[in-house]
Amino acid sequence: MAQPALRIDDVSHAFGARTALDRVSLTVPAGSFTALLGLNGAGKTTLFSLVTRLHDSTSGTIQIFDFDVRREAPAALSRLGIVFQARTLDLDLSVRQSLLYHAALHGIGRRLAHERAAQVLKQFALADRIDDKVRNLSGGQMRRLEIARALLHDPALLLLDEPTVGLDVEARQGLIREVRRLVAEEGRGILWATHLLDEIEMSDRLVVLHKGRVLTQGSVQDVLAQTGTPDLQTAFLNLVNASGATAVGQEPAE
Ligand SMILES: Nc1ncnc2c1ncn2[C@@H]1O[C@H](COP(=O)(O)OP(=O)(O)OP(=O)(O)O)[C@@H](O)[C@H]1O
Repeated sequence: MAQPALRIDDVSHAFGARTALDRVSLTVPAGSFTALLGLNGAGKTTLFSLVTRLHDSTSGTIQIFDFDVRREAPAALSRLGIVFQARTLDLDLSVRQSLLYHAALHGIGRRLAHERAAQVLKQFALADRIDDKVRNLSGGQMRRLEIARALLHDPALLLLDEPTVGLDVEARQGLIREVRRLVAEEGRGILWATHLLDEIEMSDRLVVLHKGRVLTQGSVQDVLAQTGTPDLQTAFLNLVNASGATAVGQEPAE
């Protein structure tokens, strides 16, 4: 099998007595759109924090294109772009300043930074806003700017944590279309965390995370076949119900 963009093996994480992730293993094949489907509290954000090393993983391994995020952090993280659920833009900077500052953090030289900034702004239909303050952008434009910023260093793997939250229908559809284009036209691997079933297509790869555990993963077709269900909603509900009441993501009972 080709080298996966992201490979997580047997990773667990707890906040004090609260288990957030329980022996999670998953892969994001290079060049795939992989949906990480889970309800609130499933552990999606915790998983992203471990991949980016905001939290240190205490067990298991995480590899980006075969580079271990703990032992080979620079090589691993240089191949990773991320858009967090909460906005991380400085509202007082201009669009241009936001991108150039971020490019500098990645060690991209000034000339290349200007070139890349122009490219990604064009790609995300923000070229005419380059001199505007971030605070004057709409919610959808801010999200697009965050994705553009995450692509400045040309990562082959992009993680997005519930990126459409708070966007109207049109902005949401436009964003999904743009991200799918990153897969189809640029061959990037995407891990798209969501709790919205209608953001997932039949051709996607799917990982179902529930209360800190991976319940299943594979192509959407595989998951439907495996659960013997005609649609994703029924498949998801069956998987969640069958997972029983073994309560990870909750305080242990006395
Ligand atoms: N810093 C923290 N301290 C304590 N518990 C935490 C912390 N961060 C997350 N948790 C707990 O870990 C579990 C997983 O939370 P996480 O935010 O990763 O889920 P999520 O799938 O991203 O949910 P959401 O869609 O609501 O953002 C939850 O039980 C949550 O309460």
